Amino acid sequence: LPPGPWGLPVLGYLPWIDPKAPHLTLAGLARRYGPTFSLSLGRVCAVVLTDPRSIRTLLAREGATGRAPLYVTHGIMHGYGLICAEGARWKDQRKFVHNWLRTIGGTKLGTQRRLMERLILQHAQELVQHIDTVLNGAVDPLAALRHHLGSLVNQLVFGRRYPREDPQWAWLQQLQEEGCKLIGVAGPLNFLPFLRFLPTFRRTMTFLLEGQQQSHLHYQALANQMDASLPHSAAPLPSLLEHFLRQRRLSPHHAFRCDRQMHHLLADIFGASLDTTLATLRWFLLYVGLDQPLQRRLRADIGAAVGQRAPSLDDAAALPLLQACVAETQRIRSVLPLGVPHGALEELEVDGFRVPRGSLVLLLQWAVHMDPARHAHPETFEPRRFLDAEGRFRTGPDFLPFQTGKRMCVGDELARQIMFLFLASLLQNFRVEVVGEVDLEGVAGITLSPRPYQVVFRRGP
Ligand code: HEM
Repeated sequence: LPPGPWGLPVLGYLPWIDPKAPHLTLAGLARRYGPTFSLSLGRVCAVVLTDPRSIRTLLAREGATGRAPLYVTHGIMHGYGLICAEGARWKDQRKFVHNWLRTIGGTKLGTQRRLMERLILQHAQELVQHIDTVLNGAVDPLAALRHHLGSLVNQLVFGRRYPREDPQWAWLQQLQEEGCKLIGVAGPLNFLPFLRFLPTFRRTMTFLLEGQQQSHLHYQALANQMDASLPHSAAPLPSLLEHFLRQRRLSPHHAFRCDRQMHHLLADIFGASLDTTLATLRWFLLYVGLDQPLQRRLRADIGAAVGQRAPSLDDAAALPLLQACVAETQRIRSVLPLGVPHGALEELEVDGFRVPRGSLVLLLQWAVHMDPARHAHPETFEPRRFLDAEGRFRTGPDFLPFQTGKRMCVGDELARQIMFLFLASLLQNFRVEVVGEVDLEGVAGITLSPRPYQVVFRRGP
């Protein structure tokens, strides 16, 4: 096994992991034990990788495509959906989602890229209109971002959207937000399932399971409604729900097209799209809002390349600094600082060490992105590190926000499209100033998100 710290019987190293910042505890261990180390988390053997070369080598292996044996996620998902699926189900669902994304223009070569661009822009423009109603006053941008990004994601996943004050939408947002806080990769319940008998953990599990049950009932009602109207209508950009129902009509006995699979898949894609992009946009506004000279330059670039018309995905090449700021945001505050852990389906080998079958494999993005040997002055927000000598945007092998290999994020291109068009639209219209105290450490849950902060949006230069 790779070297690593000793732990207590039953608990392993869990008592020493900072629940508020597990990425910092693990990055500290990498400094002590080397770039590949192991530790026990409860009874689970965890192998932690912090060298991007080792990460790439291991994640290219079929035997590393399993998911980690985590009690909370496995206990809730039971291997359904895509994110926690393994084996034949995972392969089928991954292909299914990839095909859907290609059909709707959410991939690099998607046929409907223009339609997707128009859909994203429509939601970005509504966000701009919303912000116009709170100009010149201090506001937390969270609620507006969550509503408008959430509307886009609702449209993509369910083919419907909700008015801002809709009680059902408020309930779905609350479930999502609370759930994200409660499901952390390094949470003790993941490794010590007996903790569910203690009141605090029992409340967590009850909240998660009841939330899941109620949201699945809601999805089923949406599916029934849509199924009834399928023969009469076909959306130009079919939602994931519509795509699923149509495919199911073509092969009704397919093993992975049952209702339960559909509920989990819808929840996975909704959550994977919204939490990550939302946290990234919030970090971006915080860092760029703190650096006015950088923001002036960004806004001047957008003014020159886009002028008054709506931004387009084709503008990306003319806006390398904006792309670099998005990448720098993803580097300096990895929204998934522990990555999404994998599970070893068979015994594997990495850097000359053994990775036993069934172990949890942690790809510690935080350590890769904050390593001073790979990114000079890692705590400084310096987007120009992603520009080459000619000023073109480029990323290198030490940048892995979407992980890599066979299970790499399937929505990476869609995420880039959304973030680019939302941010270009915002900065084209507004100057953003951060006001009051800020905390740049963030809060770790399923994602690392900023603590609440306030900005003032202003029109004009
Ligand atoms: C800034 C935004 C995003 C970030 C940083 C991000 C990051 C990641 C990471 C690190 C993984 C784990 C890959 C692995 O296990 O090796 C992942 C998986 C995944 N992402 Fe994303 N993601 C983002 C946006 C999206 C979007 C917009 C979608 C919508 C389709 C999406 C869908 C998924 C899915 C379904 C998986 C599981 C893939 C699998 O298990 O095969 N993500 N993402």
